[in-house]
Amino acid sequence: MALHIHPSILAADFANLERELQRIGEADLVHVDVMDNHFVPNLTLGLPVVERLAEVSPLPLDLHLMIDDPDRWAPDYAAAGAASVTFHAEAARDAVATARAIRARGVRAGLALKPASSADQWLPLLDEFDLLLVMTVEPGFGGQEFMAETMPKLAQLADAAAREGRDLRLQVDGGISPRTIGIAAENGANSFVAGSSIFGSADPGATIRELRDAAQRALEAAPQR
Ligand SMILES: O=C(CO)[C@H](O)[C@H](O)COP(=O)(O)O
Ligand SMILES: [Co+2]
Repeated sequence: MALHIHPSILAADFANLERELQRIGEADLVHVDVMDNHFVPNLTLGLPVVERLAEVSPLPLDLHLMIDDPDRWAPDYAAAGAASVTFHAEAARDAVATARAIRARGVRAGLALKPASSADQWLPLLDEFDLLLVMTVEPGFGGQEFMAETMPKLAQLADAAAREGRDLRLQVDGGISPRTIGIAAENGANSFVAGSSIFGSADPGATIRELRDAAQRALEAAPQR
């Protein structure tokens, strides 16, 4: 599976989102964090903004829903023009039905796990999802320290996907920088969200290249799964 770099616009200038999107043309998808001040103690943006971003973005949208009641809302976000919609296992009443509703709209379905959430119950259900997101910080805020203690869970998911021959996107989100991306790639990640390291850079394109190269080098040095 190719490596994908997803800049998170949580770290962008919210007054100039269309202009900010022009700075990350070398990325693969743009990561959009939707927060409701209930599931996480922070509030960002909602459906109307996502719909406009989908219209103006040169890159496909990767939505990360940090909201209560994703069963109700995820299908509407899928219909808003996103390429993938990821919701949290901890918030969903019926994660499989919600993933199926997202896929029914021709959109990739992702399941996110907070740092303390186990992957065990999802291992027999990997076929129901296109993407698994292992949070590498507590969701809610950008600019936090990468939590290396989440790596065994990532490796567990990567091993299960390899055993099943699944082409699963395994995403990490939080504290990803040229310093930390290698350990995530070694443990099986192939999709990397980075907010502050990309938008905080004077040259976001160069940082995207640096992230991609560091992930590729770590992957090549790691034993094959
Ligand atoms: O989902 C998120 C926070 O809940 C963000 O996507 C994430 O924090 C990215 O920001 P940074 O790279 O600065 O950690
Ligand atoms: Co995110």
